[in-house]
Amino acid sequence: MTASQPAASPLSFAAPPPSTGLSARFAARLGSFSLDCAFHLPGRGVSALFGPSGCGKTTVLRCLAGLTRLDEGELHVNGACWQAGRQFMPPHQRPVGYVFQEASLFPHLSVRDNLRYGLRRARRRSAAGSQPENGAAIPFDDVVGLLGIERLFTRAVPQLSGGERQRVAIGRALLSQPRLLLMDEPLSALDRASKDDILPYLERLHDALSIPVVYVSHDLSEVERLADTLVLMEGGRVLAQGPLPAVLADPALPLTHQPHAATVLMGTITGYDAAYDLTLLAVAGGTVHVPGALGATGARRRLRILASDVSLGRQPPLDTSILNALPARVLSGEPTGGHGVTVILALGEPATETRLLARISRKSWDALALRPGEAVHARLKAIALAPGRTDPL
Ligand SMILES: Nc1ncnc2c1ncn2[C@@H]1O[C@H](COP(=O)(O)OP(=O)(O)OP(=O)(O)O)[C@@H](O)[C@H]1O
Repeated sequence: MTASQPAASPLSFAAPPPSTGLSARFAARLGSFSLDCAFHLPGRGVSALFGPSGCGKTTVLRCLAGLTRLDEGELHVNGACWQAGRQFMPPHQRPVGYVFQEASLFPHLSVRDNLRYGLRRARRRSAAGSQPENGAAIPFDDVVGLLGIERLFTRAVPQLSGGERQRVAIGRALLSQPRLLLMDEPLSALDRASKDDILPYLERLHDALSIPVVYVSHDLSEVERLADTLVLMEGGRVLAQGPLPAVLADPALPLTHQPHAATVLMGTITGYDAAYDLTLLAVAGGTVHVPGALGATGARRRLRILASDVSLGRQPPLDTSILNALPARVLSGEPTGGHGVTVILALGEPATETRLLARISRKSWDALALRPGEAVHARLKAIALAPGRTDPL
């Protein structure tokens, strides 16, 4: 599946919006900035809005929350109309949880009372009739357990680390029983260590939540770890949108040409080699070995493979220390400028093929005389296989 280009304006959906997922169109001139974007996101899972600073990500998020009202806007969430023409659901009626860059907790309240505030917000919305009482309940204990915040209950907000604060802010947002969770660079104010602490919690949340999450970031490694769907923005426009692996490996898009271009591969655990502490994962085109015990047979895992960690050969590798090699087909070779070529490869059967990126030198491309359609063997350095989160079933 390739990333799809957005349909052009005018600002009305050509067909009725689907009853699941989120369909949005927003357009406006804001000072010298012009926004004109449209996208459709699935009804669950994490969708990342990704793009350079100033491309309009936060503006779009504010439009989704109703905090910014553009005259030319249309928004449908799981079949409910939040904005169309003159119709506009005000922000306090929208069942939206919003997590900002800096956790906006009440400093005079304990962690427990900050969380209770989230519950009260849900009750208020329910009493006002803007949300059914039993709608998409996310139980208190589940939220607390998923985010590991029970031991923080009695702490005052100033006694929390940045990562703990952000976990509580996410918990509070979830307890307001949102139908849509918006996260605006929730990790950007944290140092590397705090980011690494909080990412596993976000991964667990992702698997447990049955609501759409829109996640704004300009850190691609974060997006590669968490997102299922990618909306790539530039200059107020949507450049592409689609499943993350397809957008990452689309040679028409800038991500493929970055120095740290990477592929996300989904794998299913098929076994564990205890003698060498290696997990075996079935991926498109074969089986790979990944260090460590990564879970039970049948569990899904996400692997991130840097293009620069993939080398190519015409023959199956012999006499090499590289454990992982997969048969692949060359789709194209894209000059990256300088000495490099990014090779777009297909793994697996044509009907279910997955793409893999390899970054090789121009000299190697010529020496191997690679052409589209030809068979090669892609060698993956085991160290480059970075297990991420479990995938939703
Ligand atoms: N109300 C407004 N009036 C004028 N300009 C605005 C308004 N709101 C946003 N902008 C401009 O729109 C552009 C996009 O801003 P936005 O914050 O949405 O970008 P962003 O992609 O989230 O950036 P960053 O990653 O740096 O947070 C910026 O140039 C900003 O100055």
